[in-house]
Amino acid sequence: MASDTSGPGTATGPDRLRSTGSSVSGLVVDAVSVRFGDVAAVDGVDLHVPPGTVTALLGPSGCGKSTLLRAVAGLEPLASGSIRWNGQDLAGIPVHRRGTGLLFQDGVLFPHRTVAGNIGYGLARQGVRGRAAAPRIAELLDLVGLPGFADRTVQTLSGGQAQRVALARALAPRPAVLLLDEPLAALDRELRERLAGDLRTVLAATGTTALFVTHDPHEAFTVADRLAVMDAGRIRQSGELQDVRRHPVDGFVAGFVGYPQVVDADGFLTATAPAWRSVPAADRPAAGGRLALQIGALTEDPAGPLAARCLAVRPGPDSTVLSVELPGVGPVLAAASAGTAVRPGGPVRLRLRPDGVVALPRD
Ligand SMILES: Nc1ncnc2c1ncn2[C@@H]1O[C@H](COP(=O)(O)OP(=O)(O)OP(=O)(O)O)[C@@H](O)[C@H]1O
Repeated sequence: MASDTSGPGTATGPDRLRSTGSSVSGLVVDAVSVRFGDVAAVDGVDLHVPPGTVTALLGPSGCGKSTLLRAVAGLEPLASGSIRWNGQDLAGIPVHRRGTGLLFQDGVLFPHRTVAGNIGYGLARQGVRGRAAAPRIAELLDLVGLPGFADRTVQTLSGGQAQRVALARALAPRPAVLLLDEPLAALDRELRERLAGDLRTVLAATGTTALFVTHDPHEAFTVADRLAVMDAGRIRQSGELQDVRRHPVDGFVAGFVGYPQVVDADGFLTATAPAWRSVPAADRPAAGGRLALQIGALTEDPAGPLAARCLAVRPGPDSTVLSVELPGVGPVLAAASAGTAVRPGGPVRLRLRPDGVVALPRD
């Protein structure tokens, strides 16, 4: 059963959607399944994207993210369930009348049109053409950071510029919901990070309701307000980004929100007891379950109270990841500064960052 960790009163949990019926505003995916033969690519998914918010659909390759997005767009038939926008069931409404905008990994611009011709495409379908479309096209070019590009041919654009034009084209008709399927995946890392920030700014400035498919947690945290973590056709957990981050329901979700290591609570709390002394008892995780740790939960500190042995050193440009043997726990990953003097086989002293540890609910 998927879990929604939104706070009380937000009325966004899948269960509450059922009980409040069809009056919920925004996009509501209700018990949706999509099958390819015997395979349920999407398996009983409940999801709510409130108006004006961006939800990142995050999960590993093949978990069904794109299929769910395509179902919302009307490109895949539902085996069961329903999809509603502001209470209206979208069943039977064809793709071009759903009010959804689409942006894919490769925006595929029309090669024979100029930049303005591409952005104006959706406007022309709404009857806005020529001079009437020019102010909106100029506004969108400003928004995506390409003022003055209206008359450029698309062959002269870089990959990042082409994706900005594709975004402007998708936003031009003011879609009710913008569906983005890994829109930054084809770009190199630096450009991807910059465009993710710009995408966030553009979506917020336009108050766009969006569902954003990605397998990259950093991108999800940069772009979205809400998160739905998907695995094998199901939503494991959905809710406000920071709620999911602080309260992952299991190790799988924890791994996607920055806590890649799961350890036994009793062993870890005993082994790290000296480091918890300054933490009020009420803020310590309870014994008897499992804990998920960030890589920075244990940090190299020559005066740290925890003695460990370094197993391996993985240098990086900003920091170094150490694999350490923590007595009573086993191998865990810890953070050290770039250029640390710690070597494999040598001793290392660690300090604990309690905010890098979260307790997982018991099964
Ligand atoms: N047209 C199709 N016919 C048959 N199987 C399909 C079809 N489209 C998708 N699938 C299968 O459905 C499952 C979900 O695929 P989907 O593309 O939705 O995953 P995804 O999470 O978007 O993956 P990725 O991140 O790699 O794009 C996979 O097992 C895939 O092989």
